[in-house]
Amino acid sequence: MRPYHKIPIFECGEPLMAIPLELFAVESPHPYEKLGATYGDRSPYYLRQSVIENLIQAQNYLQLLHPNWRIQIFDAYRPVAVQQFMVDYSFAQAVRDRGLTDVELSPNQRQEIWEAVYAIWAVPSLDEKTPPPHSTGAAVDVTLVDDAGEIVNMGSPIDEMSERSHPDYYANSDRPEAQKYHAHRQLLQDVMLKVGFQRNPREWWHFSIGDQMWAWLNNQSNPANPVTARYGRLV
Ligand SMILES: C[C@@H](N)C(=O)N[C@H](C)C(=O)O
Ligand SMILES: [Zn+2]
Repeated sequence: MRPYHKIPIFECGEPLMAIPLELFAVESPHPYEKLGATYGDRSPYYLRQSVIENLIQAQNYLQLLHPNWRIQIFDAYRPVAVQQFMVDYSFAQAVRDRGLTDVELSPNQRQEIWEAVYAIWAVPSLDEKTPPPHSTGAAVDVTLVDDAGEIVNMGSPIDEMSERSHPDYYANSDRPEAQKYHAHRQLLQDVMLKVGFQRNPREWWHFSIGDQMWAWLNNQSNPANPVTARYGRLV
């Protein structure tokens, strides 16, 4: 259970729709499809209708500040089965990265790796009260592309299981490179928050609007006007 799972969900029934990809930059091939994740008759490039509208507004605002820059979509809608696939994949990859195999893991090593996995991945819960954020169609993982079509350097890749994923990891560094990464992360946050998204406090790339995490973050900064979630898990 994460603290945001206490937020009640009142599903509004808004449809899940295809993102107009021609407006954005897109990570292609899709990073999880490339690994074998399957989506049936849906696509990872789907979001709730008004989430798409907000994403378009965020890009419009970005282009006022930086003409011809674009938001790059890494991932959006994610069924719980894909959440499970990615959690299992990330665990297996972390075992390989440590030069180990599953059978030789000690209980402590196993626990340490699961903690690292769940530091960045939501639990693939099928409980309607605790949906993984992307299974609601309200969460999106994004970065920026500049006017030359180059991916803007944020100082760490999306989905890295390390401290570098924390949005403020580079905030207090004296190194000019690090200050640039922090400024890029701040720019991404500024354009997304300007139109109402909230950012996951643990990941510089994850934003949502209308889900439990979004409501919880809103309520942290504005407890006098608490909100609830309007998007639950899609079936
Ligand atoms: C790991 C990253 N792609 C992500 O989406 N993390 C959040 C917390 C999630 O799994 O919903
Ligand atoms: Zn995400």
